[in-house]
Amino acid sequence: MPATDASRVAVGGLAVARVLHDFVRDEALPGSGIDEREFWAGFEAIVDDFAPRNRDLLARRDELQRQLDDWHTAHPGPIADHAAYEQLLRDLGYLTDEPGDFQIRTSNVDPEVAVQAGPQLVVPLLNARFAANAANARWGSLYDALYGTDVVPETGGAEKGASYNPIRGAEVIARARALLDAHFPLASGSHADARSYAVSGGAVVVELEDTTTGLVDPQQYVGHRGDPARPDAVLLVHHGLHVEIQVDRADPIGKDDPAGVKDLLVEAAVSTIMDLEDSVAAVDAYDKVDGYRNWLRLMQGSLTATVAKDGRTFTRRLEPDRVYDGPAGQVVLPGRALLFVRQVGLLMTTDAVLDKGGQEIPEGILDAVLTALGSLVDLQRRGDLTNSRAGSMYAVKPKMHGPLEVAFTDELFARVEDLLGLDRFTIKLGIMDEERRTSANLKACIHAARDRVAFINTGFLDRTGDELHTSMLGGAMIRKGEMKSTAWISAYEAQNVDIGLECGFQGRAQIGKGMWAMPDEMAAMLEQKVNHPLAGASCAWVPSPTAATLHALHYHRVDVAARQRELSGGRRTSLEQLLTVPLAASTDWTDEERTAEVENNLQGILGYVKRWIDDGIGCSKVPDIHGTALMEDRATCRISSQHVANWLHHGVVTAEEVEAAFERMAEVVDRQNAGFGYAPMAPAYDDEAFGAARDLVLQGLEQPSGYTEPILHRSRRAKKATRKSAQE
Ligand SMILES: CC(=O)SCCNC(=O)CCNC(=O)[C@H](O)C(C)(C)COP(=O)(O)OP(=O)(O)OC[C@H]1O[C@@H](n2cnc3c(N)ncnc32)[C@H](O)[C@@H]1OP(=O)(O)O
Ligand SMILES: O=CC(=O)O
Ligand SMILES: [Mg+2]
Repeated sequence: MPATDASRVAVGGLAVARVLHDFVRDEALPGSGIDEREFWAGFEAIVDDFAPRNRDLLARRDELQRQLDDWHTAHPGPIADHAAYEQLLRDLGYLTDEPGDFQIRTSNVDPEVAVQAGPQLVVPLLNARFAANAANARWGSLYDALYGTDVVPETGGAEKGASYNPIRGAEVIARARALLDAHFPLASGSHADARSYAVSGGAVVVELEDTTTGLVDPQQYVGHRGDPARPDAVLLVHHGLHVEIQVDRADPIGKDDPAGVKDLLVEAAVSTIMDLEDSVAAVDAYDKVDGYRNWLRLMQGSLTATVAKDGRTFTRRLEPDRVYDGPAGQVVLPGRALLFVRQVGLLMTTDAVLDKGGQEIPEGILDAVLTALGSLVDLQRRGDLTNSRAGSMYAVKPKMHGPLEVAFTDELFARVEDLLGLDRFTIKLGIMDEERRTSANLKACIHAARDRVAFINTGFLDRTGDELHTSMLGGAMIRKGEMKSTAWISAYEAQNVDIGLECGFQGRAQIGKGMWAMPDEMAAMLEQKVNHPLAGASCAWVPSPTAATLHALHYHRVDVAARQRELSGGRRTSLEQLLTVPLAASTDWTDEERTAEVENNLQGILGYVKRWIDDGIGCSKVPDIHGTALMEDRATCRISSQHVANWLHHGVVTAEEVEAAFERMAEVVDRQNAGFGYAPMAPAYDDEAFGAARDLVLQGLEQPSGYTEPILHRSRRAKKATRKSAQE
């Protein structure tokens, strides 16, 4: 095909970045049966039809925001007359009529989505090492998760230390045995006293000191590996999640265990979201292709990554399925999490493809087509491994505002299905309930995708950012840390479950809850995140495989199916509660409180943005002002930047105070990151990252919906261009 210039190829009316064009031709299309010319012609037709609609939807967002800004300017402070406010939202079309009762009709859904409640891991897809790890996180070592985290306190001789500490090890083993006793009780005695595990006549036989026993519920036995009299592994199931008792009397741990148990392998990340959105920094065709290639390889089963750690280097590969001998023959369980891919939202455009007018196309359209193209190998069963046994692709669409945007996505996916020869509704849709207009119209949003919706999920971080931006002009907002206890957030979390159940999600689709954003605070997570299954969620987000392993324990404690049945049959909250704006009742914070709030936000922004712009890292662990490491991504950055912008706009802090705090916090971030290759922001404060962080706050009011992408993309592109020209 003719080249337009060295870096682009003209395909019909499109100018496609060569790196993307070559990826499609050489890696994604071969074997698919799809002709290259037809692919690009179909792609161009989709762009022609959907790009103008995408632009119209964004214009509608802006129009609504302007109207809300006008209203808040005319009615400053808390909403005095809720009925009038609600009527305004209806008149503007912000609130639409709720559809009558209906049930979703999504079909060909894998059990991981339909019935198996468990953790959902999220991972930046551009990082192959993490992505392979995340796919493999379906199974996690409980011993490692307990030993390696703060779940077991480092007191009383149980410190981690430089080498294995048997006191800590004994505590880990005791906790693991207690878990077996709680969820897989023995007819008599305790797993703590087991001398051996065996299988006989299709049942587990546990030898205790002076007797043998079995499981109270023999149905919990699923299978074993090895000689039934001396198995290497005994597989049990509880609440639909498996636990493998691993036995090896030659292992350093197993040799000292009376029953030879070396570990409990727990089924952990039942599903994983491969993220192309808020946890990645993808600003050009090269970045986009890195993501699409990793997705393709995941679907092929061929993704590998070279891992160098602890003085050794090895190749990480995707785990095969797990095979056991069961009472009625072979049992095969998935070795990997069921994978979803999170595409980008409607906002950004990409220069990976220019349309016939020379304009960048909407990035979401490119993601929709290219990730589905990557999934073809799985859907056509050409891969070495299988992702969806039910023959579906799982796509998550973030940041949609209201039912028209959901309908747009549904239609876009249908066109992608036609392009790739897929049956209608092969592509399932996960709806992030993370913008206020979606929460306020959730039932209509679900209705707009009722044949393909596979999850609704409370993305409370973006949702908080949108709460701040939508009502920005209403007044000064409460402090960030107080958001968790507001009326709107409890209404939002409860109604998401209620509406999901009302629309028939149970047994068909996931009802999900948000991220645990303190990656190192595993003891706190173990204590608190049980609230998610208790609230009726069939999955909830975790930031790492270790967190998935520990969060899995919550689904053993809570029978989600039973909990959902209890919660079905009504809504517990009102629209008024959902629409209550979190304005501060009074702004008489002390100087210390104001400074702490602003410094905390700015430290997070700077710590995150610096790595984004300089290193292209889209998700980072950044300490807050108390030293707690927080997961920062674009959604948390949206909250922090919008919060400072709000306080600045309403005069809670002055521009001078913010500028001074920026400089102080830049020094803190520099100290935290000092080391090889790090370019400090202080004392010049003139680098690209510092400028981007300032703009996020100082231009926060003008950012569409308060999103961070436009500024982050602009600055990262500028950084890349500077580096490139320095190399030339
Ligand atoms: C609002 C939202 O949209 S939330 C969704 C977006 N957020 C995410 O996707 C969170 C993803 N998580 C992460 O990126 C990381 O866990 C962070 C940035 C939070 C912490 O990262 P780090 O500081 O590098 O983690 P840490 O040093 O503790 O652990 C690194 C190890 O854990 C693994 N790991 C950490 N997170 C993940 C993950 N999400 N998936 C798979 N593996 C992971 C790495 O592979 C690595 O192990 P390896 O050396 O064997 O490869
Ligand atoms: O995407 C998740 C969120 O909380 O935002
Ligand atoms: Mg989000």
